[in-house]
Amino acid sequence: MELKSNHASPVLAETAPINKSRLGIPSSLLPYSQQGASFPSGKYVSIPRKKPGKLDDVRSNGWLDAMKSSSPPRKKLIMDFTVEVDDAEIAYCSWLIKYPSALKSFEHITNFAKNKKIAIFLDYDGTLSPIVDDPDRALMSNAMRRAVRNVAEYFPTAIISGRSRDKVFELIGLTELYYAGSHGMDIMGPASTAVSSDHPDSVKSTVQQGKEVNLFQPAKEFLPMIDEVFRTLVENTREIKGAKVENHKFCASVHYRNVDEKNWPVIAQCVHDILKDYPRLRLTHGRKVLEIRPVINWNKGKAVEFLLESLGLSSRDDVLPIYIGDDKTDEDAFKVLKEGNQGYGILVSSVPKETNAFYSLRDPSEVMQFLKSLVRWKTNEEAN
Ligand SMILES: O=P(O)(O)OC[C@H]1O[C@H](O[C@H]2O[C@H](CO)[C@@H](O)[C@H](O)[C@H]2O)[C@H](O)[C@@H](O)[C@@H]1O
Repeated sequence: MELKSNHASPVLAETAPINKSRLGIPSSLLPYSQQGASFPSGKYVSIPRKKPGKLDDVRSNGWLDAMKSSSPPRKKLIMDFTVEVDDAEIAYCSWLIKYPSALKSFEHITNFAKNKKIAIFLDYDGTLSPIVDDPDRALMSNAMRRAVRNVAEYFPTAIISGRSRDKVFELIGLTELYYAGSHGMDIMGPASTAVSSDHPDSVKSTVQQGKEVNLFQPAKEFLPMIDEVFRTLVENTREIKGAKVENHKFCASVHYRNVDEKNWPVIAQCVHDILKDYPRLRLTHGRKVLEIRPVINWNKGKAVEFLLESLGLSSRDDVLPIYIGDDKTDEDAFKVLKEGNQGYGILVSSVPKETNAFYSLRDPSEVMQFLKSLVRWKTNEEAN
């Protein structure tokens, strides 16, 4: 992967140029941290309150089907039907044959890791914290925080999240990690590296703790556009009960987990209409969330490659990257590891899913066990 300053920007060349007149507002006036809030309309700009377009659009293009299948049903719901639980368990067990438990395969993993340098990549929601109804309450337990801190003592460890980098740092609060927010479009990596300093999308920075870091933001030019889209979405979904819009700086999320299913087409149509107005943005699906992001050739997989290179760990036979995540957006990272025959992707899921991961873990508590086992193994290794 080319990452030096003479390399092309990840912004795809074939996309239309930004219509600057649409952006209008100086971005300094528009803080991006209005997460989940309704924006007081008309303060800086008056947002046209659009009626959603034809709901047929989202029905015919498969959006609604994707929305329905975007997160497994809660255990609580299926527990009422004993037969379904059994069926689900049987299906899960046969899926485990294809994607074995990383805990049960731990010896195999560590045998392969002998004499290798392990690098750990962790997603946040659904991996380090359980999925909950309110994204603002997706808190990580102290036990999990300890497990992550311990793992980072022995292995370089990075968080790669769809949330904004600031938000995910606020939730985790460990300064010893590297952080990539906005699905890898906002990376805070090590400063002392070959790739980082001379890349056009990179800047050296000193963070609060006095540490020198390198910030890599390949979608910088989209900042005002995402801000504008966020405000419009807040406005246009204001009357849909349960809808929540988050601004993740380089991408925006529209949550429908708490929206009555009969209103999902309305949510989908709002997002669909926005994308019609912004051809340089695209949609990805997360767990009961529609995510709007720039059409650039950058994702969590690219972020893993970038961080490995930044850490001086790429193209080396003695490096074993391990990426743990639960979401569709983590598949880009699993794919990079799989295609490069380079490390292990571990999918966190309690239901069968098609994936590019190699192993699986059932839920965040198993993630924690896995991280603890890695530390135990490493300390034993060092002692022998
Ligand atoms: O890449 P991640 O760190 O996994 O972030 C992905 C999205 O996570 C959050 O939403 C998800 O978790 C919420 C809290 O458990 C849940 O309520 C929501 O339904 C899930 O989609 C976050 O709020 C999103 O913005 C992230 O993109």
